[in-house]
Amino acid sequence: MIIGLTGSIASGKSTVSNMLKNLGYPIIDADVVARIVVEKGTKTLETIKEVFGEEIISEDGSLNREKLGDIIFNSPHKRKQLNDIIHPAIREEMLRQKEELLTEGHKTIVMDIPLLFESKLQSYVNKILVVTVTEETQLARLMARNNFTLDEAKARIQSQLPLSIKEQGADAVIYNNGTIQSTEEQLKKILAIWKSE
Ligand SMILES: CC(C)(COP(=O)(O)OP(=O)(O)OC[C@H]1O[C@@H](n2cnc3c(N)ncnc32)[C@H](O)[C@@H]1O)[C@@H](O)C(=O)NCCC(=O)NCCS
Ligand SMILES: Nc1ncnc2c1ncn2[C@@H]1O[C@H](COP(=O)(O)OP(=O)(O)OP(=O)(O)O)[C@@H](O)[C@H]1O
Repeated sequence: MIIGLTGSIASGKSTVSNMLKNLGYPIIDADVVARIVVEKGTKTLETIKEVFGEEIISEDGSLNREKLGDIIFNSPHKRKQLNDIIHPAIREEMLRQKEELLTEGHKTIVMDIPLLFESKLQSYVNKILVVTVTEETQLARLMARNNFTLDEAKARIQSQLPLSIKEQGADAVIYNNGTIQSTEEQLKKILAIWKSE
């Protein structure tokens, strides 16, 4: 079974992903893969530099993530330009990791993909698990975690589909407004049901 774990920025995907990891499931994390494919010396980083200019490269030659983030979360056009460059590379590496884990004999694999719905990757997974929170909680947690202003946080939230839409496309939803313990209990119930099917 391939579980697609998704939600929106700061809704709690990494929190749930860590719980799944502790339960022994192998995780493929799109955000981690997104960093691997733009490491120094990659073709993808070279293309990003050509399109966005030298200013998004740090002195040590690596990607200046903060600068690129400021650009793409404030311009749908620039965001699409970046997505068109980087998403094929992310997809390829995620599929490679999935095949590797299957070859190693893993029966259940978790793919943590923030943009599962936006990138229409539903068919890559068997079960979709959406981690959701209210808009107020999402905004408050994002501002606290990243030290963002209200505008910075809103720009990031608005660059993704609303959580209400994602909930409708889920096989199961975890409501992460409460305690970590409540989230873990919901997760374990969902896994028990899926395993018994
Ligand atoms: C713009 C970048 C350099 C900013 O880096 P930064 O370290 O600040 O953020 P990080 O990579 O940790 O992403 C944080 C969250 O932002 C959201 N996010 C990232 N990229 C996008 C995007 N293109 N569109 C909408 N939301 C996005 C996701 O919820 C993600 O979990 C980086 O996010 C990036 O390379 N984005 C493009 C790749 C991508 O789409 N990643 C999302 C997973 S596929
Ligand atoms: N149930 C909870 N109670 C209190 N704080 C929480 C809870 N769940 C998550 N958080 C906090 O909220 C923030 C966002 O959670 P997390 O990093 O798991 O979200 P995410 O969906 O993985 O975000 P991103 O898309 O940016 O990677 C973190 O600072 C985390 O510690």
